[in-house]
Amino acid sequence: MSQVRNPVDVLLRRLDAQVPVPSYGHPGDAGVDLVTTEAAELAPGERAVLPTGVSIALPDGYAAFVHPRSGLAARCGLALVNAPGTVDAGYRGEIKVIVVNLDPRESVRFERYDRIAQLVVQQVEKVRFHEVAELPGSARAEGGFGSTGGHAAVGGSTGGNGYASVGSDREGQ
Ligand SMILES: O=c1ccn([C@H]2C[C@H](O)[C@@H](COP(=O)(O)OP(=O)(O)OP(=O)(O)O)O2)c(=O)[nH]1
Ligand SMILES: [Mg+2]
Repeated sequence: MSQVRNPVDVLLRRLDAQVPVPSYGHPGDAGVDLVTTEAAELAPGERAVLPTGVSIALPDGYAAFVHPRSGLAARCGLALVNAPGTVDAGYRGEIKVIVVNLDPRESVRFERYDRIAQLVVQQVEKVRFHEVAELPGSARAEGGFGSTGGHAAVGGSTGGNGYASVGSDREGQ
């Protein structure tokens, strides 16, 4: 049985009257799209900090995360340099989106009010750190960076052929 939770109220200020109040495209969506209020053209490899025309006041205990839009990533190679960007509950400034064009050949152009990213609001825990001399043991222990199997062989340091290979990370797919 599905349960519908009440939405969390978030105050929003529009810094540009033409910017739409963000809303979910579909009932189950996690993110609301953000637009740019500035037209921009990014050459391959170029980045820009784009204004969205909105600022928000999140309740304490929440944060908003600026995520890429998959369609722009797949079609244009557009990425966010700091993905996901973190908007703190106490931040009252304009939300900005730090985009980079990862396409090696094509420029990407945005018109004013194009949707360039999406904002996901989430509850976040506050923690207290307790310093200790030794941490409790675990099954993973200190294994990381591919310790569970094959890992990418990258040209150069590993004497590879210049291509990254996912190797046995493909196993089981
Ligand atoms: O994609 C982003 C990421 C951050 N911010 C805003 C909201 C966030 O609360 C503030 C600071 O972000 P962050 O802590 O990631 O940046 P910083 O370089 O550590 O800056 P600061 O020293 O102000 O914390 O910048 C954005 O508008 N967009
Ligand atoms: Mg910070």
